[in-house]
Amino acid sequence: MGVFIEFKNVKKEYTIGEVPIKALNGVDFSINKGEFVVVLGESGAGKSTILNILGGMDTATSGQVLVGDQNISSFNEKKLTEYRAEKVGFVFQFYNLIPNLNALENVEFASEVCKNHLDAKEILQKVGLKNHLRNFPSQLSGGEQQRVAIARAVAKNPALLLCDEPTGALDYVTGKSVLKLLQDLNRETNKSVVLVTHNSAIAPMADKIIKVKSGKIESITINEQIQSVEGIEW
Ligand SMILES: Nc1ncnc2c1ncn2[C@@H]1O[C@H](COP(=O)(O)OP(=O)(O)OP(=O)(O)O)[C@@H](O)[C@H]1O
Repeated sequence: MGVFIEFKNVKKEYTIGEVPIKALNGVDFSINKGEFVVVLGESGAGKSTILNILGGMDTATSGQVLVGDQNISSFNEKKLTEYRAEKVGFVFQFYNLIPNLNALENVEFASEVCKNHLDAKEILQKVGLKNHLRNFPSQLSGGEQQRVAIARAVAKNPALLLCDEPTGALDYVTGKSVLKLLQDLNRETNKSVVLVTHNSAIAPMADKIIKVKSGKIESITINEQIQSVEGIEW
């Protein structure tokens, strides 16, 4: 597996009033193509900052972010917008579906602008929602809404799937089924998945575990005994 993503000495500083906050203070890691990576850390450790920079939603103060053959840290706003639209699928804790579009329309709306997009109906079927295509978000359970959000991200056929606490708002069983879906999609499509969480029990499903603490990498572990989601409990 070749290296697909590299963070090289990435720093992110926010200044509020007089006090600079070092959200990331020299972060280095790499992610291979097709790897399932869990980024772990306590609240405020810098996990979302990493994900947002990787997804082109935020920019680093210094350092390099390489994705494929591109140095996204050198991108201007226009190139970052293209990168976000074409290369990255996002899954958030609170789904972020458009309330007045049904499930199918939510997926189509996000994906049809992308060059290599997949068929929205097929993907919704794959995530177990073939009987809910015309339901609006308010007519779906939390788990179903998250499945629509995952379908929306996957239908773009992005190089990279980024998930920020995707099970944070779900009950235990539903959360596990969403994780299983992400693991299955990762294995079937060989797309890199980066999942941010504070829940260390999720780590055994990952190929690689990146622990973040106070804006720095605490450890990077290659998981020799990857577990299927069914075998994980918390
Ligand atoms: N827009 C911002 N302005 C100022 N400080 C920020 C901003 N975004 C994040 N921070 C700070 O940067 C640090 C890292 O935040 P980040 O959101 O990456 O943490 P996290 O590990 O994702 O936490 P959580 O699990 O609570 O979401 C925190 O100290 C946070 O307060």
